[in-house]
Amino acid sequence: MSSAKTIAIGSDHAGYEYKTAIVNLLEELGYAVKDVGPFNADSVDYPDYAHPVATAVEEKEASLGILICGSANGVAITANKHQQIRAAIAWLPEIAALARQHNDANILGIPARFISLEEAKEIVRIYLSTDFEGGRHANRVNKIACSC
Ligand SMILES: O=C(CO)[C@H](O)[C@H](O)[C@H](O)COP(=O)(O)O
Repeated sequence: MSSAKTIAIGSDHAGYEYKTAIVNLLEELGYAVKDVGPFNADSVDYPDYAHPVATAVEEKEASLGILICGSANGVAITANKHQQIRAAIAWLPEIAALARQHNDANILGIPARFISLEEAKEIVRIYLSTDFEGGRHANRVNKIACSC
């Protein structure tokens, strides 16, 4: 299976219901999906799912990742520990578009407790259909990585 159209996805219990719906949306849109879990709504720890999604993107098993928790803060903080990951939280379609256009964000964080499922699905559609603009933004993105 090509990784070019594979999306890695994970959540915690707060994002589980949205993850299930977004997996269905991704499949309807023709993407292959690497779902790292969880697979029920029991309480879990978001790093246990955010790290595998970040690793799948870093190792190019997936071209992009989606992580969902209550606020998206926990999954984004975790994913951004990975050197090659730029995880951005989006609560509006415009923020999702900018995350791709300006930041080349390779993981989208969705705050399930603060937006509706329909809003989340629209954010996913926009995120996946928007390209990085490069140019001046490439210079800035290249300066994000540090050895500090
Ligand atoms: O990571 C988070 C906060 O930074 C997420 O919002 C979690 O989903 C949240 O912390 C889960 O909280 P809960 O009270 O254990 O449901």
